[in-house]
Amino acid sequence: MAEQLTFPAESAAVLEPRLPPKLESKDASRSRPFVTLTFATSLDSSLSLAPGVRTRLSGPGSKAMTHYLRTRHAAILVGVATVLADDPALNCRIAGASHQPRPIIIDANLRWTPRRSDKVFEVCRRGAGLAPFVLTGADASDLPAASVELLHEHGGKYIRVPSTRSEATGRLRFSWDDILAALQAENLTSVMVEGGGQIINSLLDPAYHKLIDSVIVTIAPTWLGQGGVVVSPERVTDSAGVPFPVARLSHVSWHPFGDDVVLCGTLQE
Ligand SMILES: NC(=O)c1ccc[n+]([C@@H]2O[C@H](COP(=O)([O-])OP(=O)(O)OC[C@H]3O[C@@H](n4cnc5c(N)ncnc54)[C@H](O)[C@@H]3O)[C@@H](O)[C@H]2O)c1
Ligand SMILES: Nc1nc(=O)c(N)c(NC[C@H](O)[C@H](O)[C@H](O)COP(=O)(O)O)[nH]1
Repeated sequence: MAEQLTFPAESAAVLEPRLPPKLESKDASRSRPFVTLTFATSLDSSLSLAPGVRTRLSGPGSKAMTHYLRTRHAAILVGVATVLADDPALNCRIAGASHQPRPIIIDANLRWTPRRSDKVFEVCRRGAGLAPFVLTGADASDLPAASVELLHEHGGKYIRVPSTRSEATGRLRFSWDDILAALQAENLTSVMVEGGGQIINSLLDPAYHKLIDSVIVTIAPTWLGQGGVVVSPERVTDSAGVPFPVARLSHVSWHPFGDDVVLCGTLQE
């Protein structure tokens, strides 16, 4: 039986000021999607026990909260390593959800080979989710025909995004301005960025703070230990080389959900 979650209307009302305009209210004035950064973390800032290991952090209440966020955003975005590690469904599993988010997979270097048995396609065939849009730096002529066809059959596709090659790794990278421009071009008016670590750390670069409209973090009362996938953005220093905090939330509120606490805030003044 497919998982069915419930999220109380009172909790939804508490979160409302943190969320994008309702999807049916077309706000034509925005030049980019509303961005919510959201993830579940341990007390030692870990998203998972190790790269490639799916790790349950959220209890039932905060998990339902995450799924409520999924139904309130046009799109849900994850990095390719999360797809390879988790085989995620990337759908909303709240009973009777009126909207499913469009999964966005950041796969600049084509690491993911989509397969018919992947959960994201399985839920799509059941009518319980949408097929992914895969953001890639590859040219159309380099895309594997079978992957293009599988995505197309389910209503998904590859979208080419401008990229630069990192000198350190030789891998293609996107800027968040370009990622969001690609979503805007698809009429995706809001996106929740769910992870994993590299995606979140790159979005927390001070250059991108102005792009983040809301931050919603589930904190679970557990330590995962060293070696996990950690949220800790690259350090920033002043002109004398002295480090200062990368980011601090303002307009903060804390909401208990079972054993977990959900921290809401904003990076904008
Ligand atoms: N607790 C949570 O809320 C949560 C959420 C998501 C994922 N996870 C966990 O996180 C782990 C995966 O995290 P991770 O850090 O290893 O990988 P990730 O999911 O962040 O994906 C990393 C990859 O994304 C791509 N990428 C990232 N930033 C990019 C950019 N700016 N431009 C182009 N490509 C970019 C690169 O290919 C990179 O290798 C998994 O174990 C997963 O279970 C946990
Ligand atoms: N809120 C939350 N609590 C957790 O305990 C946990 N492990 C995640 N993790 C999110 C995550 O690792 C990816 O976003 C999944 O890949 C999504 O998978 P599903 O779509 O739910 O199948 N998120």
